[in-house]
Amino acid sequence: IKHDHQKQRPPGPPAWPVIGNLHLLGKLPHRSLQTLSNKYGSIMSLRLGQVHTLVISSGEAVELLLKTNDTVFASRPKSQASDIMSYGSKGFAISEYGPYWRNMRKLCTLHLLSASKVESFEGLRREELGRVVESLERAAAAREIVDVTRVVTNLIERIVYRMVLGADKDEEYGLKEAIHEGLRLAGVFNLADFVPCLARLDLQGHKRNSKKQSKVLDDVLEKIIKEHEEAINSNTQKGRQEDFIDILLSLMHHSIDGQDYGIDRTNVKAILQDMIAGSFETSSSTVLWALSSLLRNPRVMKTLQHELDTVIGTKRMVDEIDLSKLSYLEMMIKETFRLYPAGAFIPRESTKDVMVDGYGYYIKKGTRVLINLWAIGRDPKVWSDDAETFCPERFKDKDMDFRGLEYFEFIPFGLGRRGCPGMNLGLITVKIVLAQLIHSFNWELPLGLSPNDLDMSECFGLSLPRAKNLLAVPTSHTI
Ligand code: HEM
Repeated sequence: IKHDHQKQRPPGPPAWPVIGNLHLLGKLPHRSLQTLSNKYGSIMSLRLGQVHTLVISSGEAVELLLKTNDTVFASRPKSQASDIMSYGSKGFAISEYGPYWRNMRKLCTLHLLSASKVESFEGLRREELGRVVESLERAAAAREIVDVTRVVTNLIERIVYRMVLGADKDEEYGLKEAIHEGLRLAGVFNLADFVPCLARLDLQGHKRNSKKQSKVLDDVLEKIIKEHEEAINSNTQKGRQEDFIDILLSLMHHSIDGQDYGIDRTNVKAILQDMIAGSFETSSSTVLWALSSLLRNPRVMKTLQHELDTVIGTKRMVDEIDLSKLSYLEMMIKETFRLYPAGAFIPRESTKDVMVDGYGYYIKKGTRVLINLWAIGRDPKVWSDDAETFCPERFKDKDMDFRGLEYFEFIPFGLGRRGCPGMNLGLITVKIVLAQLIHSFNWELPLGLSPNDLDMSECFGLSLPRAKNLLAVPTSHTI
């Protein structure tokens, strides 16, 4: 039994009645919380509305808290929007830690996201990328200004939709809009998540919107699943590549390798949503931040293009098998993740009371934990005074992998048992798209804009995308 004086909560700013510290978050909470952490420390307590929250802002603090307490911090906070839109947390990305989550996650890692499955979609990625290169060739010939944000977002969207749902149904069913709106609602600030007694009043109308959106999304997914079922029943699906729906439907009806996951149609739809939500914005915003950083740093662009020319030559497309030989590309992508994480925070929740060794801090069960990836990547104690400078070479002599196994200051895919299950898929997609776009084209900013003028501001949501679309002018480089 611990005495109260030993149960010390980590330091943090004084909280107001009802709203607690909510007023301190501002429009870009990762930045506001970074500033506050400089004052209160890299393990900081906040009260967001009525929710006790811990903000973690250094690799050292991540190690201290999560290395030995992985299971204690392995849950996720619920949110009204994602609860409504994912059929009461029927997927696994936001479900609470426990047997249900474990079962769903195992299903996905084994049957959807395994190395061999990821590899099996290589042709699809190549085909979609080839199409984009062709249309950019036309733009290059005409010296057009290209809306790179639109091009990259569409490309990743098509890759993801074809892999997850099969044929590209976005136009026909309004899938794109439904997903975009769903992701927006899942990332929006909702007072009801922090002041639960106000939830019933739905002051911001988010509950109503989420319910409406959940119905729209469900209708679209139902239509696409029914088409798959009809094709399976009439045996007309033969000859086309199995997508995630086919795999999930087969798991719904059979046990495979003695494992029966016990999933129903609702699980299938929730998993599909998780796969789309997990892969789409994360990959496209990473590619766009990388391209923006290259345009801002012509030296880095040149070095990367030189590596591509040396390894690939100038006469063919990049193959996925080439990727392991592109070490500068890898460092450049690491540097992109350091400065522009796919989401500003990793959200977790504690599953029991715990004492933090070394500090004597006491953290209660149900505490929300926000790991501020954005602040961790810019910590001058780790990344030195030039932490804000984009310099891939800083990874040269560090054997930091992407998984944060040893280095807790670089964890772009999170860590431990709750870490990202789509890492391989995400990395391959980001790498092949970037490698091909830089190998095929020279990129310049539109006339009159110098590298230092390029706007690098971000906006906050479920992910952390560029605030403004990236515009650039391609000219042919190879082939
Ligand atoms: C550039 C690409 C990506 C990045 C940077 C990224 C990053 C992350 C991060 C930081 C987390 C939280 C991990 C934690 O709590 O420790 C996460 C979780 C997750 N990611 Fe990714 N991700 C990417 C791509 C993908 C892809 C392609 C998929 C699936 C198709 C995916 C599916 C998921 C899922 C389902 C979770 C929740 C896992 C759980 O709660 O058990 N991600 N991702």
